[in-house]
Amino acid sequence: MKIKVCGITTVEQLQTLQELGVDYAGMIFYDKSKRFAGDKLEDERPLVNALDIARVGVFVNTEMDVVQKAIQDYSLTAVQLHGDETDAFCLDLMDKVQVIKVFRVAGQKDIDGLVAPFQEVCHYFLFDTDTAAYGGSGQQFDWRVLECAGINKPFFLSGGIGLEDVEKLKTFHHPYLYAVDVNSRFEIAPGIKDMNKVAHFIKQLNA
Ligand SMILES: O=C(O)c1ccccc1NCC(=O)[C@H](O)[C@H](O)COP(=O)(O)O
Repeated sequence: MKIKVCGITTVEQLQTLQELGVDYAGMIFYDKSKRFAGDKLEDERPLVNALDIARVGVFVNTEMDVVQKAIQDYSLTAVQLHGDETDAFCLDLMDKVQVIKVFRVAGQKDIDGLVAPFQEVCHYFLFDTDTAAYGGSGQQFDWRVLECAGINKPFFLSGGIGLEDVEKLKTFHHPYLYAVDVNSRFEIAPGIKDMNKVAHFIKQLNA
């Protein structure tokens, strides 16, 4: 299973994730997030772009030109669309970058209905817990709703996943589970991860 660590705001932490073998690093370009990376990494772009780790830009209802500029500026591997972006918006990006469309799960069972319009216009799905802040809540949803759905695209599992969830992750089997996405439960402070905890998570997950 691939691993994404989201909400990174320093070059040093990006470097450490790369050294730890993390597959994806998420940088949040949503200025209402306490993990907003735009102002912190702007001057560090040459260093960020020299790294090998796949970089995911996280956006919430951002204008297309702003998303496209960030793709260029930060050599993004993928964009993670966390808001109410349309299928047409996703489609416009598909030939430029990998598109991860987020679905915010709020106890509803109709996952099939949620994902249907995006089936052909993204590379991956990501399932996160629905909250007013859009993401980074530290809250988990009931993963069983995914087992009942007819998902047939690789997806990231997200929302409140912590070190204590390793065993649960190992027993959650879904043919399209592609990656696990972690964030606030690994933080020392907003936007700053406890890298020992991340390392421990990776080790436990691979044990
Ligand atoms: O983390 C944020 O502050 C955030 C704000 C707005 C949209 C998305 C955000 N994070 C995106 C992520 O991919 C998080 O990893 C995901 O929401 C899970 O976070 P957590 O529940 O803290 O593990």
